[in-house]
Amino acid sequence: MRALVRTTPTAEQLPIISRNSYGVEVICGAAGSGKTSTALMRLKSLIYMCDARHKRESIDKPINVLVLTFNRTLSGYVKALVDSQLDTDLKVDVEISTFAKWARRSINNGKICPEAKAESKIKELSAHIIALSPEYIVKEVDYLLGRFSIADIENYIQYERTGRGAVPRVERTLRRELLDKVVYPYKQWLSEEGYIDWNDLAVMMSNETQSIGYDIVIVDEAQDFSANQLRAIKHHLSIESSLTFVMDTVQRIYARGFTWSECGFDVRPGKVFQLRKNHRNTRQIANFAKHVLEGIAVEDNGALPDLNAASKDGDLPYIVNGNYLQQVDWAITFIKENIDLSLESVAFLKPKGGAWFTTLKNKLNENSLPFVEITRDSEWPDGDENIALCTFHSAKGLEFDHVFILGLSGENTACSEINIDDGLIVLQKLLAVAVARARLRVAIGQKIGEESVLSAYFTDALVQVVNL
Ligand SMILES: Nc1ncnc2c1ncn2[C@@H]1O[C@H](COP(=O)(O)OP(=O)(O)OP(=O)(O)O)[C@@H](O)[C@H]1O
Repeated sequence: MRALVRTTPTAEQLPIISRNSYGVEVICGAAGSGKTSTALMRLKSLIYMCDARHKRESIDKPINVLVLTFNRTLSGYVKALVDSQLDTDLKVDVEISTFAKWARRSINNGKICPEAKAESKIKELSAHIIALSPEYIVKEVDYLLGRFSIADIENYIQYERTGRGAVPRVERTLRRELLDKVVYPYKQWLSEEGYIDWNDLAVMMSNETQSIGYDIVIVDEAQDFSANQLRAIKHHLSIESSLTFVMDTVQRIYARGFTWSECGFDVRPGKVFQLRKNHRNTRQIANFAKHVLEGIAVEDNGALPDLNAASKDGDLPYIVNGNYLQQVDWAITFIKENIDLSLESVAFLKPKGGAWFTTLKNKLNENSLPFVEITRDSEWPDGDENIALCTFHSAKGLEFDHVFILGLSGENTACSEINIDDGLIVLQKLLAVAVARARLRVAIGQKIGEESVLSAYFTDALVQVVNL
């Protein structure tokens, strides 16, 4: 499957790519605006800048580069572009990794608590708090432990809950209850069981390790990193270093939120670069993705997709109504009749993984259509396979020519009423992220009577409906 490649920089990308400076910079823009490509294409000039300084100051060590991506699939996806930036004559050490893998290399003494176990403990402790659902409390705890270290966790009481929705309201008294009845007992339980969790790992990466001293760091999909992870990255920079955050807060799908200053970064307006063109989607896809995001407040460092930013036209997104088997048959026939799999890629994306893919896999096998499964832990496939199966979460940052989202339903996009605001926003963002993966075509399948809450955004004028 095609990975991210070098392109000819546009007028808006060129000044960023050729800019040589130390300090923190942020590249933002809507999905498909070329943020990741731009950040990686500037690696070469940053490496030359560091090399010149090393020579000037007689520093005899390799230039230390770290590229952090959101998941392992994305590491493989960006690798070719990173490699193309390296000059074999220079001594450069490059590490492309996820935060977890990178941190585990330095901190390997703590036993990580399995996520399901931590979640069930938090839910058990949440039983006394009736104002919020246990699922919501799990996300809130992850949010606050990602944002604050245990030493300053009391700040949670008065800080604005940046990055969280307005409903349900989480007032001070409720926050006090969350800390006293859930967070502190949870931390106590972790230590009694001899565990650390992923948030502890980030904190330990700042407090318990010597700085590795990176000269250049690029953090892709930075909107989904936690404040504690960003502090850890800061700790490992060398004194003169270049750090680039690639982000779009509109695509934030985890319970995250922070201000630059609380993470210790001085990001001035002149250091934030906004890309406006859309290099990936057709106008029809960009317009639909924007519509799916209707009503969402755009925070700093975020941008909505924009049909005027795209330059090519294509089919209107398909809304395919029928039972699931009919949707799958329709998609397979569509692929056979319209798509040259030796040249074009296809992704089947779903809100949830595992058994949700079983029928589809059987049908693809029956039709001799080879596919690869891209999960959170898998590598980007570098073979000739051109059909990928993955969840919306795992598709972040990736792109495909054709995207099929079959079996979208109320069941796999459930959103409990009390949390409707927060839950719905995340669902809207997830669907928009999934839709915006498509270069040429998008099709969404649903069964009438079992539609997702998201079907409210499938406005007739923006889609073409196929009734099976
Ligand atoms: N200057 C350019 N000319 C042509 N294509 C480009 C250019 N810059 C980027 N692209 C292409 O645009 C697509 C999107 O690029 P990229 O993944 O870097 O965008 P992004 O903003 O990081 O997207 P997302 O937020 O969805 O992850 C890729 O196919 C990339 O090769």
